[in-house]
Amino acid sequence: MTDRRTGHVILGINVLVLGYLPAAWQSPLLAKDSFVDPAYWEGIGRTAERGTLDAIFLADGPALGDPAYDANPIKLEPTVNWGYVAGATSHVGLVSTASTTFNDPYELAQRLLSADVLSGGRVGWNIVTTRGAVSARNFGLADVPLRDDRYERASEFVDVATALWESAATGHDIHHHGEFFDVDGRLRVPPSAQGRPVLLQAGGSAKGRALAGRVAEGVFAAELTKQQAIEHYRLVKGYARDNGRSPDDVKILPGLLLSLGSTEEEAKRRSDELYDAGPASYSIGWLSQSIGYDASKLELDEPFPEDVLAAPADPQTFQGSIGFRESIVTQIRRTNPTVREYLKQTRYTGSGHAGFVGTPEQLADHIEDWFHAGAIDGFNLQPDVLADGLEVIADELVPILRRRGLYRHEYETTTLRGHFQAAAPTPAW
Ligand SMILES: Cc1cc2nc3c(=O)[nH]c(=O)nc-3n(C[C@H](O)[C@H](O)[C@H](O)COP(=O)(O)O)c2cc1C
Repeated sequence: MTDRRTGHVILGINVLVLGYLPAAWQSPLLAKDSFVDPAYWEGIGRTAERGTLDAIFLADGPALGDPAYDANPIKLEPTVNWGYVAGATSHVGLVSTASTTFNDPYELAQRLLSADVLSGGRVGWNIVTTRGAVSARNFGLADVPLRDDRYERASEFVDVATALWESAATGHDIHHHGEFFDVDGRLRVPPSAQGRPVLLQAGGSAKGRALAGRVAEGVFAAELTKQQAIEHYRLVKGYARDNGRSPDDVKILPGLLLSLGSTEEEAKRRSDELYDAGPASYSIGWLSQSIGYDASKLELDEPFPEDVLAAPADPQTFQGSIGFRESIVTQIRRTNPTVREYLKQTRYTGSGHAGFVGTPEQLADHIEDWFHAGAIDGFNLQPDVLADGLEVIADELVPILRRRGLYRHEYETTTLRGHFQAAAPTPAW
């Protein structure tokens, strides 16, 4: 896509509690228990609205995170978290991640639609199938089901939830009898101002992308290079078209890890200080979990062995995200660094998600470049530390994008579906 696109980029904030780096809690701007302080979450909502941002987003998994690679191992449940913030805000979208493997469609459909009603139509659901045995053990299983089985269940789960939301509008019972679920009845919750929650999806394997093309109105992706992102963009938009949808019905929003400063040097210094203040083993832990190999056993001054980069022996049982793994392996194969070089460079280039270290003006250039290249519809921005990182986005990045005609000056709609310019639910409710 070379012609200058019209319209705005979409900007979400993946609020990884205090920030995407494990040292975020050390910020002098934060109290140690900020993440359980309602005022902290109200502040995030209000700052996001000051920047007229489209949505604030919470990644999640139904288990205690592993601090070896999870910067925020303890966190609140997203739908409750955003339910509180809804009362302190009026426009910003509120996206919760919820698993189709470890939930029930009737319960989740009524919980999300209830939150959607009370928020005035601002709820989004980030659909995931959940990775890793640690979650499975909280639900009486030794491991997560095989990847394809998880996606078969996810596909039926979404259909049941959507049918239940539709029953809220039509007043007619549904009679679903499928492989995973049987439901005879209808929701007792009325439709929301946007009809039903907006559907997002995160999971970059083939079945994840196929699900996104069929049902998602937003895709949280992991794309490290512009070329990878352009290919992913075209693929998922094509899947939407194959499912009789308009390609514009699904918005592609890769994650972007951020360290911002008033100069590039200041931004790099900030990133280095935060990485150096965190556990030295964190980058290795994240890499190990993402590629499914204990990277601490690798020779630091050697390139990655081919058998480590090769596709997982059994993608069905691979514990991580295929989407993240493919993104990382493609990144490694591009420059073939030693392990030590990779770990150092990913402070600035990202790992799994792309990284950006620079000034707000340079970030606006990056966003503008990827938007006009047809690589994105927007980004799910992930500040290193929310407390000040989100303010720079709202008060410095957004004004630059506005001056370039790439972002709204004020909210034109009050619902998440409106911000995304997503189609009304079908049939018309
Ligand atoms: C960008 C991105 C974000 C993700 N966020 C989550 C998340 O918040 N919670 C979760 O359980 N899985 C998350 N995943 C992983 C998948 O959604 C899911 O767990 C699935 O089993 C593996 O995805 P895959 O299709 O990439 O293999 C994410 C994956 C990607 C690519």
